[in-house]
Amino acid sequence: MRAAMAPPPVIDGQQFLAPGNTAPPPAEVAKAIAQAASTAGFFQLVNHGADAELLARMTAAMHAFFDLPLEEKLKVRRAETNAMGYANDELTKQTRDLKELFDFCRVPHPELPDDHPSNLTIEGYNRWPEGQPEFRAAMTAYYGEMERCSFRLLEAFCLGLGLERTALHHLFEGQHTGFLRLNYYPVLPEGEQAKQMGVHHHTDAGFLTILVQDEVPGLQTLDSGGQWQLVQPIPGALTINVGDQCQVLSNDRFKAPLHRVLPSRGRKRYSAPFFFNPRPDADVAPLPMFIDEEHPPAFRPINWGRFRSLRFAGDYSDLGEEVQISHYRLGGKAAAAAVEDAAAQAAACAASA
Ligand SMILES: O=C(O)CCC(=O)C(=O)O
Ligand SMILES: [Fe+2]
Repeated sequence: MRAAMAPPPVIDGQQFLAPGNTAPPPAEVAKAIAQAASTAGFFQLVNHGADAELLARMTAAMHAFFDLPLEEKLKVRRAETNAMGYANDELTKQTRDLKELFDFCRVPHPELPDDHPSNLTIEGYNRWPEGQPEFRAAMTAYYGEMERCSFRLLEAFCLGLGLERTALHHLFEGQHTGFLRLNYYPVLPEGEQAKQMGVHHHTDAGFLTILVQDEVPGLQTLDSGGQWQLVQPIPGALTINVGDQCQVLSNDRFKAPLHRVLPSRGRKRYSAPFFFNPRPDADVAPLPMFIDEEHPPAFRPINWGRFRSLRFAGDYSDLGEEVQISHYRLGGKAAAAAVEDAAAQAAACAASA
């Protein structure tokens, strides 16, 4: 018999994300987060303390951006050589999504132009629509807030895993590759069959994701009983999920949940996930304290920069399989080497075409 599964838990954050609060995350909160991260992989944080004004400003600016004429949005369209900017043709698992998006990342040198070689990150460089200063200002301020909240959540995750609260900071500090994505799911035209998803099922590749979703339901996560559960929107809450790299570091103690977004019927839907990702040079591998006879290392080491570039190639190409952490799972069928070989072959074919 299948156990009855519950939707992801709601956790009272006790204001630990409030600006200026640098005290260790309360033990009770860290424990509740660890419990959620090791089961559903998703939780909703209420009473978190993150800056509500910045959140409201980001939301208004996001709506205004997607309301721009298509030709304006296409001027900042992302390209094969630059993952940042606008897209309305994303592929998740080689299936077209029914949505538009806008991505931007950390700028190493804000004093230099966005396309200056020093501002080229593994994600690419930022593109901003012309004549929309509020969009850029609101997004940049919100990004800073998400960056700060991510480091606080990292502390809570570490405490929940029984580590020192700053034990994993070195994988992110100074050069993390977190990026903010704005998602817009237009209403599915009347009478049109939903052959596709808003976003096809996937796990998030990085360490953790902080999602703001509006009041229109759509996000679902696969529970351990194999049922899709709605992640019910809660006004003001932050929806947080474990990413692949956290699963690898914790040697499967924390789980990156499969999730998807249903096509929007009747109402438009907006969401904004902040993907907190490691430094490009970070080698991510199961931590020694999570390895013992009963728990041998479940993954071979993953170089984040390499993993990310292979994954991005998959966003564009429908040749071959998108790289997943399962390819790095020890004892798994497909070894990372096989994926890397396939990528090299595809590149060689493209070069000789
Ligand atoms: O729109 C959502 O609620 C989630 C989107 C998502 O999973 C993603 O962009 O990775
Ligand atoms: Fe996602």
